[in-house]
Amino acid sequence: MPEQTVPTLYQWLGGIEALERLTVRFYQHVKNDELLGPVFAHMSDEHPAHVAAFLAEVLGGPAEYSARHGGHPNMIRHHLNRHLSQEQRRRWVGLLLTTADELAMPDDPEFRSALVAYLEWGSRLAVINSQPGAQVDEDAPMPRWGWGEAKGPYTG
Ligand code: HEM
Repeated sequence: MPEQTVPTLYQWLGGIEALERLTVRFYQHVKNDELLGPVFAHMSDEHPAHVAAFLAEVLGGPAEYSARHGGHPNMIRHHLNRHLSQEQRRRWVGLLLTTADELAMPDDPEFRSALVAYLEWGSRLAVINSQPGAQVDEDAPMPRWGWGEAKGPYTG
């Protein structure tokens, strides 16, 4: 029987080109959104590419964000003191998923449930790290997300 290998989420969604298409379109929507537009008013032109590189690494692709953009601590640093609200977080996740539909990304239940799980997890961490007093753990490892489930209760 031939050996079967399970693709990573990164491979399944179409690799870095697909992620960059997603983030470029997503941040166009973000800019025009009344709730999120002001939050991202000063983002750099590279922001979509940086977020695509981050997502790529988390979802099983190459470790470019760690190699070239400061890894997980740097991503956390970008959220410090932003005072993000749950309402903004929900809009962010919703717009990203709407953009995934718009671009006809894979919509099989397995892929989408894994993607939603990661976005819920990552966006909630972004909100937590945007509150007063949050600090960067310089040793925080890059998260890795696969097809499976979250691994136990929140420990900070
Ligand atoms: C899974 C969830 C998330 C991921 C993976 C993520 C990732 C990132 C990354 C990689 C950066 C740095 C970009 C750069 O280097 O230019 C960044 C910046 C930022 N993120 Fe997030 N983020 C997430 C959720 C959110 C949410 C929910 C919000 C707000 C509702 C948010 C607001 C911001 C802001 C305001 C910045 C800084 C923009 C600027 O440079 O002006 N993020 N994020």
